[in-house]
Amino acid sequence: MKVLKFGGTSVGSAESLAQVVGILKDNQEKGTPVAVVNSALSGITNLLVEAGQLASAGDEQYKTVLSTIERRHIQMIEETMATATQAQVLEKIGAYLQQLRDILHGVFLIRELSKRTGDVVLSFGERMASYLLSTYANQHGLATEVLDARKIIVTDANFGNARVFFDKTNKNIVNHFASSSKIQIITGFIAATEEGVTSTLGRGGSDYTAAIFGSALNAEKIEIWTDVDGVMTTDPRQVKKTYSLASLSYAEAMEMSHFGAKVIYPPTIAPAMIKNIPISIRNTFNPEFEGTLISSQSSNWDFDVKGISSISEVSLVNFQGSGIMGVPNVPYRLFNALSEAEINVIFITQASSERSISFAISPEDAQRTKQVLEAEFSPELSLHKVDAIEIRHDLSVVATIGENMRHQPGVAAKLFGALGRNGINVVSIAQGTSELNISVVVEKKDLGKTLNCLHDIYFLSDETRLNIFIAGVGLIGSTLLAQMKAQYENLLKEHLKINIVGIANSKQFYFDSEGIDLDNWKALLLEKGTKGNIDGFVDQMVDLNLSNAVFVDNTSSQLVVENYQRILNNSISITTPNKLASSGDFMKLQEIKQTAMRRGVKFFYETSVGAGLPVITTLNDLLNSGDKIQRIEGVLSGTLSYIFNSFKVGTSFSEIVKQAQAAGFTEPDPRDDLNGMDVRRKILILSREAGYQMDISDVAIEGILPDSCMQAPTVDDFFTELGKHDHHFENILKEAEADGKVLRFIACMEKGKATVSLKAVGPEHPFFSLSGSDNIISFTTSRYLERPLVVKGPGAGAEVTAAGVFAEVIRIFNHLS
Ligand SMILES: NC(=O)C1=CN([C@@H]2O[C@H](COP(=O)(O)OP(=O)(O)OC[C@H]3O[C@@H](n4cnc5c(N)ncnc54)[C@H](OP(=O)(O)O)[C@@H]3O)[C@@H](O)[C@H]2O)C=CC1
Ligand SMILES: N[C@@H](CC=O)C(=O)O
Ligand code: NA
Repeated sequence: MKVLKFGGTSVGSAESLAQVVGILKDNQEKGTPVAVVNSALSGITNLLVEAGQLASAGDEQYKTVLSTIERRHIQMIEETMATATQAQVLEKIGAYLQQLRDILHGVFLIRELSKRTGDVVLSFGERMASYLLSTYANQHGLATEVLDARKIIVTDANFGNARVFFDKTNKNIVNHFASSSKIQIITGFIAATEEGVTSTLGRGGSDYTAAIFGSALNAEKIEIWTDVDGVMTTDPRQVKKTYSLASLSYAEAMEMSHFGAKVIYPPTIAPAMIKNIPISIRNTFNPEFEGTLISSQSSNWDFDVKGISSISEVSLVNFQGSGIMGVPNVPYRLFNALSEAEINVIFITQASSERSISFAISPEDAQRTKQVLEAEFSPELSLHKVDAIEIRHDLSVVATIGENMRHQPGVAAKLFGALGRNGINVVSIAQGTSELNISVVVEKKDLGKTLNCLHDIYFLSDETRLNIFIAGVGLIGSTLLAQMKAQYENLLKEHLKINIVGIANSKQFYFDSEGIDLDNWKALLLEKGTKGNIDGFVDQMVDLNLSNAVFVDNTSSQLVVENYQRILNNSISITTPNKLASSGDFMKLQEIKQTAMRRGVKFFYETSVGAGLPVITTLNDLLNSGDKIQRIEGVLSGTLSYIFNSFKVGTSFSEIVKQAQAAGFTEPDPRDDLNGMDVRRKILILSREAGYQMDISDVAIEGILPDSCMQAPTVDDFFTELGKHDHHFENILKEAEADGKVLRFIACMEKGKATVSLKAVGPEHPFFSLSGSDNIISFTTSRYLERPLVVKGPGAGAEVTAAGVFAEVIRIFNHLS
């Protein structure tokens, strides 16, 4: 014998009724006897509650709600019943509705709805649905009859959430089934007191009805047929990629369902567990799928954690005071008072100092909880032995659940590490010694982020999202987007989903938290973007509050830099080729770095020197391993390198500068390269990395650009002006060539003294043979003394720079996961 329970959506349409009959016939063919428990049609119980409330408030609108209930049932009859039988079925349902109408009219007149009457009102949902299901099944070749559970399940008079008297109930079940040969279609959720007064088993109670029958009948299995593929690893409304769990132990299922996994009503598990009857959660609309099996076996499962469950809205009560420390009866009085007031406690924690006890409750119980505790502890409150009762609202509980967590070091560390790196504040923590459940209370605004980042770290089998925000979609930014698009599928194979959530230029921005279409980002930004500056972009990024977030600054703007503190403070890492922060005000830079460290996120800027070349990481590796920097020397400008590698007597200097710009080597304003500013910034960045507290004014420079060029109002004017000085540059070149030398724009830092100048170097110099936009950086250190450590290669250009930024984005991801 199997007991099958069908939820509201399973009996709610013509299509679903056909599925249900299919499932019943399938069992019949296999020779498995079944009993069926069903819920009211989907949505009907809520409508009945609403109608009752309206009627008791004296609001005639209850009649409209009643009409909706009527229409739903009539429509079902018209869609599902054989035409010849429709009149008869309508008559029967009409009789139920007339009774219901009479009761609600009474409620309306006396303006009172007791829990007892409420249960009678609710009972119509299951009663009508059972009748329809049984009639439909009989019309399709099955032999069924309705069993009104009020004749069988005996409860106390705690209406709304009645307690079952199992001795009597079990006897009734066994006796009834001994004499019935047809398939029983049992009304879920409803029962009756010993006096025969209608009661209900609590919302979701149809599952419980199935367990009560299954247990009494020693069923081989209880199947809960619903509209999802079983219990999921977490709430699919909050996390995009969840998985259905093939199996759960009873203990895991109880924990999951207590903490909000809606697929099974928590009291259902106990009667099944006592008799060791497996419960299977199945999808009526996907009957081939095995769903989730709940049994005494904790199955093979590759992960430490089975599921992450949550309660989205709780309030946290803090009960504390000097007078409770070590007083043994305080917890008893506290929880006894709550229990007498029927206030359910979701979560409890007490620090070992015993000075305070915190517990979570439903927000609707908050006011009453305060009153109950103030009454119970009124003497202690007036003597200040207990502090005023504090209640915090807008909180959620997230529970990480799984039998494999037991005796497994590192599970909790992963959890708190991930929350910390993502800037999620943990308000309270609880873990039972069963080690089956670690629960944390977080702010409600962080619930989605918490579920997403925990799901990412515990279930790596699919994909982790890296949520990326890009300011600056010029040369570097657009190249980065193209590279990310090209690499998207390969990274997905490595379980990393590149999710570009926001893009911005100086005038507007565009967001899509599901990932901006990388084939179409330009049009989306220009045509659908919101007008606004970087502050607005950062506001929206912070508001989205996504986990695994990285901000990429591909601008050369100080306005963007001004936002770094705020971005890092919101636990979003930064990578940037923009030199303004790392070469700007020294104290501000220290503050930025400290914020990143405090928040456990990254502030990376490797591409600000030598573009994609590993310059800053190399320098840090030397320093971290105890080497001492004696001297740093380099050609640090790709633009100037290209210019002096291409400039030959007879060619025009200004033309070569234009070529460098067209090749994407120059700064947005090429004068930043030619006046040496870019190189000064770079040698300053390296000097600071080497431990010197220096500012840009500490980098001496011999400029090469005539003043008139610097004063030109626009970049175009600058080029015109530069053209007038072509002969000046040709003369410098001729002088160098006469000595067999080449021109190199060299930066040098030794013992905290930095200089930048144009030098003529001969073939003996290590910087003599460079080509294209090559940078070369030589580190002379205590360990690399005779022959310096040299990093060399293209140090500017869209592809290499964007690739360097991309690599840092991935490095940040590795740190986050
Ligand atoms: N080119 C190279 O080889 C290298 C470049 N870099 C650095 O990379 C950065 C980007 O250079 P590149 O791509 O060539 O520059 P571009 O001028 O091509 O692009 C700059 C982008 O930044 C946007 N922008 C400017 N100000 C703001 C602002 N306040 N808020 C939001 N967006 C803004 C611009 O928008 P809009 O179009 O609206 O002005 C544009 O999209 C610079 O810091 C540069 O120093 C570093 C290493 C090598
Ligand atoms: N304009 C810069 C680009 C890299 O920082 C250069 O030419 O090196
Ligand atoms: Na670099």
